[in-house]
Amino acid sequence: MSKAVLMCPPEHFDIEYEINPWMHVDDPVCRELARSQWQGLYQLYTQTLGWDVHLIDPIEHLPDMVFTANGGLVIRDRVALPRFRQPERQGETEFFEQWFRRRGYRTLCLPRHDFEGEGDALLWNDTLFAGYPWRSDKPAHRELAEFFGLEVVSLQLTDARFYHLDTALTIVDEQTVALYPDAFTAEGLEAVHRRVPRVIEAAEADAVGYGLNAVSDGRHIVLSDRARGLAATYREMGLQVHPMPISEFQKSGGGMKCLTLELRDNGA
Ligand SMILES: NC(=[NH2+])NCCC[C@H](N)C(=O)O
Repeated sequence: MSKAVLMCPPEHFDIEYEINPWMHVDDPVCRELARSQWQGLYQLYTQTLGWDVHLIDPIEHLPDMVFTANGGLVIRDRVALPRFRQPERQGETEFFEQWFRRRGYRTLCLPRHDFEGEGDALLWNDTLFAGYPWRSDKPAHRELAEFFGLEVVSLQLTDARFYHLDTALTIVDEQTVALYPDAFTAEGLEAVHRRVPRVIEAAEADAVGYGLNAVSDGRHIVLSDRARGLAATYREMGLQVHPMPISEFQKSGGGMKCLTLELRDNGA
């Protein structure tokens, strides 16, 4: 299934501040390696998978703009813009807004509560799983439910290492979700199990290797090359697995899903 996604070249990507437990200003990224890892992903999407990749211009002094999954949540012709919790990222919103408007999106909303885009809101069929409280506020979920007219299931994240929902949960296909159970409350797990026929539970090593920060089109799944257990499970399911190196972005608390925003219907 072809996908349309938005990416941002890592020209200004760096660790300039610390806003999650993975980031350490004294553990800098190798710019060259980051560029080649990003390029590898871009090439895989465009050449191997035939996905339609749109690009937004990177902006100086916004090093985390490369993580486009936080740039909004796009469902059909509607866009919920991000209200970033940390001042360091708040400057990104206007550039994402500009990009969406230029692409012809007309129905945009900026939630009144903190909300960090698809990083904290993953669509599974007609259900939106939404994470809180590290970077998005639970009351934002009600705003999303109204704006998109969808059922929103709030999932509380309990482990600071998995501070965005997309670090702990993958939408694999229409029947399947993968997650790291220890990052959720019992109530949250129950809410997922009640709805999703097949729930894959990832081991800690795979979760810490950023294996759940993966992008799937239902036939192909792109994930961190450190997530061997999940890769084996997906192969057994008959999926085409594409393990990719992502070390430099993980130093910032991000993986391939964070670098990839779903546009779904390819423009308004
Ligand atoms: N969708 C994601 N999980 N994005 C990762 C964002 C990483 C970025 N350094 C931050 O802390 O904001």
